[in-house]
Amino acid sequence: MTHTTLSFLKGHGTENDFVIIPDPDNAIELPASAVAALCDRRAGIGADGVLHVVRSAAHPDAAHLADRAEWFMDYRNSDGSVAEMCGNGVRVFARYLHHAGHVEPGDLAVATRGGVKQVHLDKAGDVTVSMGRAELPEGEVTVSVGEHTWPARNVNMGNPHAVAFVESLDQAGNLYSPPPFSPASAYPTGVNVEFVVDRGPRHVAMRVHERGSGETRSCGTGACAVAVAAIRRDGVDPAVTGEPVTYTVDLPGGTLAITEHPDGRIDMTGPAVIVASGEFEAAWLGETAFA
Ligand SMILES: N[C@@H](CCC[C@H](N)C(=O)O)C(=O)O
Repeated sequence: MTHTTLSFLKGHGTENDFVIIPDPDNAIELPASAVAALCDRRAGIGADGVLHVVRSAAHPDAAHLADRAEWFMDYRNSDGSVAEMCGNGVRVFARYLHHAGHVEPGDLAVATRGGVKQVHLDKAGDVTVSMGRAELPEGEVTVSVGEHTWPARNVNMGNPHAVAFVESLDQAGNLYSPPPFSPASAYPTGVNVEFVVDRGPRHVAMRVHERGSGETRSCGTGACAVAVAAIRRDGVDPAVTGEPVTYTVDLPGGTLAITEHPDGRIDMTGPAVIVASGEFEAAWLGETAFA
């Protein structure tokens, strides 16, 4: 009897953790059930999501980006759902590409379902991702926890966010289930919800309930959405002042620096770490593990 094994690595960015599946030729089928099994913290390896590492040319969702970015981050939430972008994931993905010898430190491009992201990778230090521009759809949005309902800012960072400024992060409660939002039409595919308090000038702290993953200890796109909402609230929009502005965003798993430039581009800087590598039986993922 032969045992086919698959390689994996484990990494995190400000404790938003990922199972990394290297698969340059896109030969591994990852149905939602397989992703959920990998991310299960008791019966699997355990993570907030999966970073499936595929050559852009080999994946139907990224082949059109292959001339701009060799590698595609096929990101999945821990429930197996597909998301457009994962900010912490891009930093960890870039760290993995260097760890595996695919890229040198410096500037590189990563293809995502939210477009090509430019990354600057220090050999051992932080990783900076050019996250693109935020969209701020018009319209009133609210989010609720228990008896509390707050107005929220609708911010799209490639994926959807609702940012609510609260008096205390404890008001978000246990976040075991997705906070209800209104109107339903604001987020037809669900939403990541951020709860934010002030820590000082241009310094905030947040908790997040992520669509498809539950409460996580960090969310990179969420931190960008929070910074954008805080910048508008504080009246320091770089498009108006002509000056870039940087906000420090504390999360349960660490700290990210978010800079918005006068042309609306947003940079996110933070750590990215590979912590382990190993192998598992392909059969464990089921008979559909190979495409
Ligand atoms: N943790 C990520 C966001 C992952 C995707 C999100 N759950 C969604 O469904 O949009 C980040 O660091 O940005």
